[in-house]
Amino acid sequence: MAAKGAMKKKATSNSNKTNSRKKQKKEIELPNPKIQEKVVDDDISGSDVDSDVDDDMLVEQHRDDSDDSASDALSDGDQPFTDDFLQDDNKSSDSDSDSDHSDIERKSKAIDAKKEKEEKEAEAELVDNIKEQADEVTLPTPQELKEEAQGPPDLPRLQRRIKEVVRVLSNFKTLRQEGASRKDYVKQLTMDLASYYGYNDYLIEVLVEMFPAVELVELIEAFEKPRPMCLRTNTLKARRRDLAGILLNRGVNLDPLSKWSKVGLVVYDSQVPIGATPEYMAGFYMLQSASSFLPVMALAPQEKERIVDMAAAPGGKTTYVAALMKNSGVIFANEIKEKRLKSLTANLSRMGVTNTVVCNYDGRELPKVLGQNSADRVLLDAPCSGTGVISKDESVKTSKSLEDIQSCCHLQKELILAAIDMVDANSKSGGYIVYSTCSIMVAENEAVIDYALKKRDVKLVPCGLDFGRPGFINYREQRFHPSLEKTRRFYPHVHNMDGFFVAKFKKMSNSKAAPAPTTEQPEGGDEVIEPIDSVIKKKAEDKVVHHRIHESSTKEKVHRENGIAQHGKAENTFSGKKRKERKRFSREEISKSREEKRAALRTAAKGKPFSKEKKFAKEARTTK
Ligand SMILES: C[S@@+](CC[C@H](N)C(=O)[O-])C[C@H]1O[C@@H](n2cnc3c(N)ncnc32)[C@H](O)[C@@H]1O
Repeated sequence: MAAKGAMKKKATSNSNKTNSRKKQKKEIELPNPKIQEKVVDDDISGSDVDSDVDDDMLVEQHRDDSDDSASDALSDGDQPFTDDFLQDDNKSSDSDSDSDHSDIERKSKAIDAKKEKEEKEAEAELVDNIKEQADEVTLPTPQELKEEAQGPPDLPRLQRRIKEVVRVLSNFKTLRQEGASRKDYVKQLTMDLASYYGYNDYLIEVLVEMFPAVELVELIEAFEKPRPMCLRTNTLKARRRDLAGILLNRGVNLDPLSKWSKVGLVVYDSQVPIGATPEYMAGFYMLQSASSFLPVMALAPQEKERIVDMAAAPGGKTTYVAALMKNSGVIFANEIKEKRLKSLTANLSRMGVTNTVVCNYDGRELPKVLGQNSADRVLLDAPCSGTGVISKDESVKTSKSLEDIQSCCHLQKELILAAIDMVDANSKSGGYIVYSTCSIMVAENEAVIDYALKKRDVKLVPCGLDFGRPGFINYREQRFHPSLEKTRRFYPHVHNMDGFFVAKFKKMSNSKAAPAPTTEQPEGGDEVIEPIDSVIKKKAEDKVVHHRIHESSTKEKVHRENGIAQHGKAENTFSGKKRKERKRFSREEISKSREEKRAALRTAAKGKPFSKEKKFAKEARTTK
């Protein structure tokens, strides 16, 4: 109650901050009404010590804020009409004393004529606006582009063109310039985004391939702004409402983070350095981005378990795991970089963590050091390209290349296998692995998870996070396991947090082999299953189609999400033709064919062992 009182008092006394706070709150609660997603309590609420009182406070303050803005809007909208009405009234009452009937009629006609004139003008303006909107957006000629390239970037012009090209791409049929293809517009957009926002060609091309134009600009814009500063209450030492009360009294303007966390607080502004308060020093909280709560919530550690945090420094997630375990059981917090061990141990000691052993190994070696099948749960918060945290580190825009991503995903694949090998499938309480990155690249996320599904006896389970977008199942020419839908992606423009990826596996057996593929029909369809030979043939044909698309588009990448009309047509026609020719097989025939194929593959594999180098080269190729 004391905290609640303090919070309210602060809200009234701090009126000068109310406006900026309202603005920020809007961003946090309503990132984008079109794509705002449902958030619910996390599945580990039982482990948190806080009560719902804090959330009530948030609701109360929100209600206040929305009431304000609603009444503001009302008065803004009503006032001019009232004034006009009174003015007319006054004028007519002035002249009323000596007016006769015809005078009134004349005035009335004049008013009618004025009204009619105004309506005509408004209509003409509307037509002009529509015409202007519908005007085709012409792309610059090669000569104009050459001239542009000679001077410094004309930022207002680039900004205008980005806006216009996005508008065309969103309504291509109506707005495109005659003779210009979607590819031409995408090419222009890619160039302009790279110059305006300062991305290298590689990264901007990947982003252009991943998102439709409108959303891409929203994402890139979101990367330009910092995310809200968050802190996590250390429940080993404090309760959130007590901490909130103390910090409010110090002049920290804050609120509960969101409904899905009972330990998070969002800080709007502060009169004191938030990383140097006595409460921070005493380990009452950790400064942590909202997204970094998520892998630990997905891991859902239980008391008395044996848990490995494979890449732990500076310990944001380890200390959260320890708090959820109430300092029971044991955590092995590993970090390869010796220098980073300092921050890890400092945080563990500041936060009062006593159940953790700090290790300094390459994570790939850990199964040998800690033992195979020895842990209840493993968290792999993997080293990555950081493409989800551009707002924190702008250098990512220019420093990441295809080679960097390839070397990241190569390491990630080795680490995920080590993570799985450490978990005991027979653990009574666990048997889970959580993989996370602060990257939005498919090669570092879905491709790594798909690889693990093929190499070990694991299956994906829901992350227990009821928000976030499902991971990709199809991405360009790549086809991932349908269960990838259980993984979660988080984006700054959608969730107002850093770009992040989370996946949770359950280990099904301690065997190191992947499970034999089942002959069962894939979920969700009555479609006839093709015999494996024809599937392989069809995949090969698809590849040919994609290859042709790339050839015909010179070096340019194809923007698939926007569904390029010409290319889409070509693909459909192609597969449509094939479908007519395809023979339908019975289930028995299909199973038999699959079994024969598998037997043939097994025989071939026995005869030809893969060298390690060849295997890695193959992996690198498949993740491109
Ligand atoms: C994303 S950060 C971890 C952040 C940490 N989990 C937290 O929440 O504070 C990834 C860490 O992995 C470490 N790392 C890189 N390669 C590694 C490897 N082969 N084995 C173990 N750790 C590694 C990096 O030094 C870095 O500290």
